[in-house]
Amino acid sequence: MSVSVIGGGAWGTALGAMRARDGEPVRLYARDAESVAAIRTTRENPRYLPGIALPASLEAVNDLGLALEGADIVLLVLPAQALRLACRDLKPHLRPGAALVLCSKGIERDTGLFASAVVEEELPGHPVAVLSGPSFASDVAAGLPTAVTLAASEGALAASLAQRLSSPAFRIYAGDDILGVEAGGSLKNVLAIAAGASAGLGLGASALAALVTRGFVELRRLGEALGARPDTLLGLSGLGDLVLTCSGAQSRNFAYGLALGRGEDTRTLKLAEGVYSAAIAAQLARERGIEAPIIETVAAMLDEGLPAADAMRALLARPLKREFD
Ligand SMILES: NC(=O)C1=CN([C@@H]2O[C@H](COP(=O)(O)OP(=O)(O)OC[C@H]3O[C@@H](n4cnc5c(N)ncnc54)[C@H](O)[C@@H]3O)[C@@H](O)[C@H]2O)C=CC1
Ligand SMILES: O=C(CO)COP(=O)(O)O
Repeated sequence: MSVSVIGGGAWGTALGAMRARDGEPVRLYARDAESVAAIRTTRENPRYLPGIALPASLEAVNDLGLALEGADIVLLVLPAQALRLACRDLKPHLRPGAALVLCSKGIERDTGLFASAVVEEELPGHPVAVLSGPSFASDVAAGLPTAVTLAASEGALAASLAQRLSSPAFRIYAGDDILGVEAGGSLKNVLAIAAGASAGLGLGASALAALVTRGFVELRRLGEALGARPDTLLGLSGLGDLVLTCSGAQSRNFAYGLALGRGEDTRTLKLAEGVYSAAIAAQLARERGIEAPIIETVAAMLDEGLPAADAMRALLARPLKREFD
């Protein structure tokens, strides 16, 4: 079964490189012709993954038809807000029955939908799986080890995709809680912005640990209200990825929060999915009567220009209460 990757950014390139490392032919579609040319000539993706040598069997292409020719497994590795339109471009080129593995970690702003629901609307009839968990693109592309989750509604599909896409350094655990995996992967990005802001304000390691822990309470409450299973949120795509993404500036979401905390310009920073998911996550929580003060605070920093120092002060000024009410 041949594998193609759609999306030539950091994560698409890393996943393509991971699969191609042992000589397996993998096609990587990048819409940016310059990245394709650079990968072909230098075996590097200097714009998105500088300094990492890419395997010769990773073939970068700029043509969707060519990228998808004969592909039985298609990894969609795109920003969440770009996914719907990209699906429309892919549709005429997809092989009937090709399995789609969704790798975005975000919520569509205008609809409140996670990637699987967007793809179900745009590309009905294809088997769908979601892949998420603690995995920085630069680590995976360099062959450093990690473990992630792949969920599909049918257990057999999840198991076969996990088997097919795993490598010795990229261990994929199979599951069937698509929504849980998507909720964990999306909400951790919003919380990492808060963690970065705390670090940027110099509030210290104790504050960071407290914030991440209380953030995890929000991730679980909202995740479960959206239909996630509790175990999934305690797993690689929930707790696991939250820990990674809140651990330092290698995370683009943490780096974004860090800049907010330091009062620095955020306009030139790389993609931080939490920026686009925060307001809709806060809205989903409000609609379900879920208390999510950290997610609300991130949304207020991003969309209302609330200064990071005021945001953290407001969180600290919340009334005291029992820990698990
Ligand atoms: N970078 C990482 O370490 C990881 C990223 N992810 C997730 O993967 C998704 C993609 O992230 P990255 O690749 O890191 O972002 P990136 O910003 O490095 O690259 C995004 C890529 O998508 C392409 N793109 C955007 N709109 C497109 C469209 N309509 N059609 C075709 N291509 C389009 C861009 O040209 C670019 O190549 C995000 O949801 C992110 O949260 C998940 C795990 C790890
Ligand atoms: O999802 C990721 C790690 O699992 C990547 O996080 P950032 O997008 O914050 O860099």
